[in-house]
Amino acid sequence: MKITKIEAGKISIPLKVPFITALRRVDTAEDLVIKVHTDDGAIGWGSAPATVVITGDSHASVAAAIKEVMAPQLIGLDIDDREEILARISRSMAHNTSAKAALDIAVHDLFCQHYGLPLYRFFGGLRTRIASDLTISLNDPETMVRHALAAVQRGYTSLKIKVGTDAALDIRRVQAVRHAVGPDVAIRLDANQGWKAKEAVRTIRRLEDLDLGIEFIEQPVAARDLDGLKFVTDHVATDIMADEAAFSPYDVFQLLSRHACDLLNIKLMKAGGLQAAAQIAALAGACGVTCMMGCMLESKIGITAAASLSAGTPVITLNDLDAADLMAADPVSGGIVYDGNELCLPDAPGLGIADVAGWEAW
Ligand SMILES: C[C@H](N)C(=O)N[C@@H](CCC(=O)O)C(=O)O
Ligand SMILES: [Mg+2]
Repeated sequence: MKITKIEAGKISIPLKVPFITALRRVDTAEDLVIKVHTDDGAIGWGSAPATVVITGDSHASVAAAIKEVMAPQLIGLDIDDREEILARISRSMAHNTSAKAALDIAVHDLFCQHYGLPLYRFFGGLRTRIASDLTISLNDPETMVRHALAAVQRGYTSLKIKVGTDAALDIRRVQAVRHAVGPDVAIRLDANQGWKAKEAVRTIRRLEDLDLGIEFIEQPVAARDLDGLKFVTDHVATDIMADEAAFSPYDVFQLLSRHACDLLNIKLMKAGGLQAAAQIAALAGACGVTCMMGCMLESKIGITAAASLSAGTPVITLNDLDAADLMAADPVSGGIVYDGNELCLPDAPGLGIADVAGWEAW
């Protein structure tokens, strides 16, 4: 089962409502979808969204990295030599984690198709369904309340509230949502690097004084500010999760050895794929640190890959895998199925993806 051709194409998917964080606003999701062909006619699917403000990767840079640098090193390799293929992807160039992730996902898809194994079983097959939160984008408090109530109505029991623009307004946003949804819905916050360290401590302590029942807070300060992240972690009672500060296994080693965070958000697009993400989970597990499987604003291809790893990995007990459920259409046939607040893992081999509507070579 040798790799013969690698193609890239782009898909656009409308969102139910604009996705707004402290870092960016997106009105239509776009995903670079890659197909890795083999000499026996199989296709491995992979994908990567452009998140220039987080990974530095655009669709053009992902496509160029794959076509010009990575693909030439993979053509002709046998999919059974998985470790060699993944090592070549990882060593091919510095950074470019989204391009690496797209290829790594497709290689895992092909390997599991070859052995008739659903991807979540490859990773341990612990669970067949996993629960996710749903993200409430940054808006005025009234709009966020409306979106939060709609999410609860759809069966979500955990909401990830985006904050990080203006600390005083952020507190009003969280107060309004908590007041509207009541005490039984879990609320976690994501500041997407929006606060300064001391401002974060003041804001989080205020949220604690108001007894708003916040489960944890993601990435309060700038990604590069590890001392600031540790300062916040050390000075509040609420658990702090590293997101943009935690890309590679090495980043995670730095964070954990300094005790700079309480929790980790693992994403395929930051780690560079499933293999590195699994290494991060193993590192966290060894240190007794709980992980969340997160995602970028990406289609069901990446979400199915991430959910498969999460479903098989005991240390990943939290999930923020809502991206494809934030979209108003689903061009991907197969893969996970959203059922209320849960994702059901496919039992077909690999990712279980049959086709992607609207895919055009790019
Ligand atoms: C989509 C997911 N719930 C999420 O919020 N992911 C990111 C931001 C992703 C993006 O900007 O595409 C996060 O910061 O956790
Ligand atoms: Mg985040």
